[in-house]
Amino acid sequence: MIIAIDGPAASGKGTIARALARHFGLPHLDTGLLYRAVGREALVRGIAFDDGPALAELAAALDVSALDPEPLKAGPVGEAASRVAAINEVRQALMTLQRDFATQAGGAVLDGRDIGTVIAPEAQVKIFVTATPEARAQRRHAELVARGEEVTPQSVLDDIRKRDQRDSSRASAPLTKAADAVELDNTTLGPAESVARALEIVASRTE
Ligand SMILES: Nc1ncnc2c1ncn2[C@@H]1O[C@H](COP(=O)(O)OP(=O)(O)OP(=O)(O)O)[C@@H](O)[C@H]1O
Ligand SMILES: Nc1ccn([C@@H]2O[C@H](COP(=O)(O)O)[C@@H](O)[C@H]2O)c(=O)n1
Repeated sequence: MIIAIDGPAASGKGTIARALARHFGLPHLDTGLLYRAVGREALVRGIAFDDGPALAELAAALDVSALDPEPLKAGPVGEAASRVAAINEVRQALMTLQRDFATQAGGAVLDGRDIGTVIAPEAQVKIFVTATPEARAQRRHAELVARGEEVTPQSVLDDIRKRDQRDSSRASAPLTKAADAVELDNTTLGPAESVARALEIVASRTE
C-alpha cells in the first residue's frame, strides 16, 4: 500500500505520516528533507537559487541515507528549500529516488507537496492535510523557539504565507490537492486526533 500525504508547511503531514508508517509497519520518506538538503547546500556553497544546472547537480549528488534532519529543520533552510523546489531541474533530479521509494515492495508512506499528484498518482490512499495559516504558524513558531531560534509569531506567519504562495503557484508540480485525495483539516485537532482521523481515512480507502 502506498500512502501519499500532502499539504502546506507545518500542517502536520510528518506527524501523521510517521504515525501511519509505524502503525502499518511501512517505511516513511519525508520528501521535504530532500529539498531542504539541496537548499541548505546551496546556501553553504553560495549557489544562486535560479542556477538550475548547479542546483540540479547538488540534487543528483544527494546521499539520502546520510540526511540528518536536525540542521535541515532550521527556519532559513525551509525558505531555501522552497526556492530550490521551484526549479524544474531540481524536481526532475529528485524524482527517481522518490518514485523508487514509493514503489518498493510492500509499500511506503511519503509526505510532501506533490506525492499524490506527481510522485505516486497511483497511491491507494491520498490525504491532503490542511490547517489555517495562523494555526500552522503557531505550531512552527513553537517548534523553532524550542530549537533556540529567535523568531516572532508575525515573522513565522509571514514566512508561511510566502511559502504557501510560492509552493502553490510554481509552474512545476505546484502544491495542490489531488482530485482523489481526502482533505483532513486539523486546525482544531491535536496530533493524536489528527492521526486517528487519518487512520479512519486509510480504513475507508482500503476496506
Ligand atoms: N494537529 C496538530 N496540532 C498541534 N500541533 C501539531 C499538530 N500536528 C503537528 N503538530 C506540531 O506542529 C509542528 C509541525 O508538524 P509537522 O512537522 O508534522 O508538520 P509538517 O507539515 O510535516 O511540516 P513541514 O512543513 O516541515 O513539512 C511540529 O512541532 C508538530 O509537533
Ligand atoms: N514533495 C515536496 C516536498 C517539499 N517541497 C518543498 O520543500 C519545502 C520544504 O518542505 P517541508 O515539507 O520540509 O516544509 C517546501 O516549502 C516545498 O517548497 C516540495 O516542493 N515538494
